[in-house]
Amino acid sequence: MALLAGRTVLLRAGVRLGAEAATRGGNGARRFASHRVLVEPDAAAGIATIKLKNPPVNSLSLEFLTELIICLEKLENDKTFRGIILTSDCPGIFSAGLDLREMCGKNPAHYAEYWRAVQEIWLKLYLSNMVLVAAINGASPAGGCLMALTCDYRVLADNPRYRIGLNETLLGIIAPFWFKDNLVNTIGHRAADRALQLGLLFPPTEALQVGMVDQVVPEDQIHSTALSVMSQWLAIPDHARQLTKSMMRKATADHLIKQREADIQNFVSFISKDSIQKSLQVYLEKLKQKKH
Ligand SMILES: CCCCCCC/C=C/C(=O)SCCNC(=O)CCNC(=O)[C@H](O)C(C)(C)COP(=O)(O)OP(=O)(O)OC[C@H]1O[C@@H](n2cnc3c(N)ncnc32)[C@H](O)[C@@H]1OP(=O)(O)O
Repeated sequence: MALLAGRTVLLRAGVRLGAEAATRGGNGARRFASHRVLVEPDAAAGIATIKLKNPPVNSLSLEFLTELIICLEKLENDKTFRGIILTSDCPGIFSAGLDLREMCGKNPAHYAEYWRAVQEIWLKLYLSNMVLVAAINGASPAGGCLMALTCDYRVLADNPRYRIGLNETLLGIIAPFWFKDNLVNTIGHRAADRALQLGLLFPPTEALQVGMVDQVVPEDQIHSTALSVMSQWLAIPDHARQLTKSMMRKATADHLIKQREADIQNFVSFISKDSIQKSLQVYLEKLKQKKH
């Protein structure tokens, strides 16, 4: 995948991205943004804040994922940055997870391309050399929760509507083994077993209790808390922290890397089943009707 600053680029995945905007931030650092991924750099501190902006609910469409992957690649390759704060620009929603429209009524080639992008974002985030702090400022079901779980530290805003968890079973689908592995590594086997089977979405107090998040803070303190956590983590020498992170995560990532193609085939055949398509359509319809 290539990124040509200031131009429209055609990606291998066949997704056309709009021109990248580049301006100067308040501290003189270069601020860059794609359509849906806003990056606020603080070069002096070595921190970039990524704000997800795919309204209304930051659902992870193929285009959005592709923009995010490119953004992470850029930051990973830029020695200026040692840490990322991942947060949302959509009020009340961190991310609604995978975009259900990408998994409904499409063809197998599309499902395969989509799933490869989902795998890619997970691997990029999970194996990032940088310190990743999730500032979870909204609801965070399924794929939204997964993104947060890849981070080194999670701060959740204290609002009972901001529930977080892997709720796949409620949709009649199954969290893949690498979602499960990431959850087990975070909250332990017994809690993950229960949370996954029941599709639990935890409100802040319970999310903290079970270990899904590390800290719950008043909403107006979420960014300052993320910054202060980041400065603690950045105080550790990079090489020691990075090698330790890799030691802790490599086996889990390798589990997927070794069977990426099989995992894609498994997803495509599962999602293409009539019964699964029906469940997803019914779920989407319910979401739409909720308002009326
Ligand atoms: C072997 C492999 C098996 C397959 C594994 C697949 C793993 C899947 C992982 C996933 O991430 S699946 C997605 C799961 N996500 C959810 O269940 C969340 C669903 N959404 C919500 O609960 C709510 O929308 C919300 C996030 C709590 C926000 O609520 P709010 O009241 O603020 O907004 P809504 O009115 O509900 O939604 C606005 C608008 O957005 C549409 N929408 C919501 N979520 C999604 C989504 N995930 N994908 C696509 N579209 C979504 C919703 O339908 C509304 O649309 P309109 O009615 O405005 O057209």
